[in-house]
Amino acid sequence: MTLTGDLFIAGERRSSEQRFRAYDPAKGAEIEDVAFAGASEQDVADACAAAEAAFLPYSTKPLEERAAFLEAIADEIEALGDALVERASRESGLPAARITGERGRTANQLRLFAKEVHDGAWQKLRIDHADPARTPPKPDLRLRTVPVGPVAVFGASNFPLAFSTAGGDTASALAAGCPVVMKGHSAHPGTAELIASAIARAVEKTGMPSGVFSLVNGMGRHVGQSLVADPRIQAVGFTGSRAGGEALMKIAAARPRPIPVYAEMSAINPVILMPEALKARGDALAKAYVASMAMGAGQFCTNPGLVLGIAGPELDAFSQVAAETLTGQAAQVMLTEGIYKAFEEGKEKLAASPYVEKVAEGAEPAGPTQGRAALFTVAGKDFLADPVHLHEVFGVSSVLVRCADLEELKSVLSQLEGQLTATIQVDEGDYESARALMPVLEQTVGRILANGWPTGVEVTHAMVHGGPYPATSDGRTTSVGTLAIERFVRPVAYQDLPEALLPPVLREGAQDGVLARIDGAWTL
Ligand SMILES: NC(=O)C1=CN([C@@H]2O[C@H](COP(=O)(O)OP(=O)(O)OC[C@H]3O[C@@H](n4cnc5c(N)ncnc54)[C@H](O)[C@@H]3O)[C@@H](O)[C@H]2O)C=CC1
Ligand SMILES: O=C(O)CCC(=O)C(=O)O
Repeated sequence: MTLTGDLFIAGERRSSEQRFRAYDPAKGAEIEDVAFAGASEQDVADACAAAEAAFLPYSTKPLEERAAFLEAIADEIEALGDALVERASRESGLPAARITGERGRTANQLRLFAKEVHDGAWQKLRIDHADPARTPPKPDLRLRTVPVGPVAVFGASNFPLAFSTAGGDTASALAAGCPVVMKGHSAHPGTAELIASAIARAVEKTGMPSGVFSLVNGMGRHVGQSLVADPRIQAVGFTGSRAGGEALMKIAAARPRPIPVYAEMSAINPVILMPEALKARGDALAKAYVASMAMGAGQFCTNPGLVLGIAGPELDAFSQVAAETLTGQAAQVMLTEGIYKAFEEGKEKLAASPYVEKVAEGAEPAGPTQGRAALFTVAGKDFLADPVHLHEVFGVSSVLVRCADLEELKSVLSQLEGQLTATIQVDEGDYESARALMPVLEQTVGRILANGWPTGVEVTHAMVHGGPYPATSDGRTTSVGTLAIERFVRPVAYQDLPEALLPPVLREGAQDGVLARIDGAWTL
């Protein structure tokens, strides 16, 4: 498919005076083949108006049609074939194999949400029958969730497919019955155009209203700002920097009618090396740690940016093996020049801390935009002395914290900011002391893992990809997994409504096959 560089406003391709080019980070040069349209305020307003017009027609379609639409998007993405993989790889510097895996994850995610739509439990059906004989009489109450309205989604730079145009936020919003206006990430506009064309074909084939999806691109901040400020937008999904997420939260809160922003922002994802596990398999843990840290050039929000252990010969040996493994790591192409520069600055700030020592560095860069891996260390007692130790350094960089004892380790953990994940490397002999860490981990993170590595989020029903601030703006929810649909619905109670005015799913006896709570009892 030939790229045109156009925006997609409600299924129509639209050009614009403002143009920008995609960038090939591996070559350190712009991609010359096509110039991409930047959206004007009018384009953003038109996309939002179309989303509003599509809201009722889309959200009232039968659930099986909504599910078929999500499945059609997955099919159309797969039908894009190698052109999608080539373009996304070129625009992100990520290897084709990684992009191919991400494409599979994206399609499976859409299909999982299609099943979730069918399943219907997200409607949270509840019926409390009336009791006119009670004093005072008890009314008839029925509850279900309804979609919130048009959703603005910001594509992530680090996952051009799974967290972008048809990624988790889009899939969960569409599954909830909400039209989506997508702000594509300027790092991969060609990839966004290919995916938007696949969505447009799915819209046409399944007879959805055209305003159910629009794509607006743009280099500056004005596109995102106008989008979040638009009164027709009712919620925001975002994955990116803390500064970006916080800026959008401020805009959303300052609106005459504020709206929720679900921003996934920054994390350093602590890994705890319990003493028995460290003794038994320190070398293997050190190698696996560096592999997790280096995955995707360290550009995962789940990257293990912090590892904590008890100081002693076992931790020294771990540090040495990690240092040796990291020293051999080739520098990897990063996503954008901006992200590469932020990585260099982040490492410089860490190295400048008087408490921090650089343990090892990866191989020197051999081309443009290549990030050089780095491992640092700091004593537990000094960790909290400088806030720079707490900041996410997005790239292959991590800090090893040498704690005097488990008490100090627990104290460091309890003072961390909110995190997406915490990982515990644990053997049976550690269980008792590990149990004492659980309450602090539960208070701090969205996902606790044992004997694994945090990078690579499984898309399932029981996943939480979230966590207390600033990992996300709202720790009560998740951006990955089927629970993500709950961000885009809200409950409505119907009191004493005549049957003819009730939504069909709340009429008497109409809940067959859908999880419901009737007079307090769960039924299926
Ligand atoms: N923890 C995580 O999941 C991730 C963190 N990052 C961090 O973000 C840094 C920059 O990477 P980007 O992906 O470009 O993130 P970013 O936050 O700068 O941009 C993400 C999106 O938000 C928009 N945006 C940002 N600030 C805005 C503002 N003030 N007003 C309106 N729109 C705004 C951008 O136009 C873009 O579409 C990285 O160096 C890294 O530190 C990036 C990706 C994922
Ligand atoms: O670890 C993953 O699979 C993806 C998480 C991530 O990097 C993100 O949410 O931006």
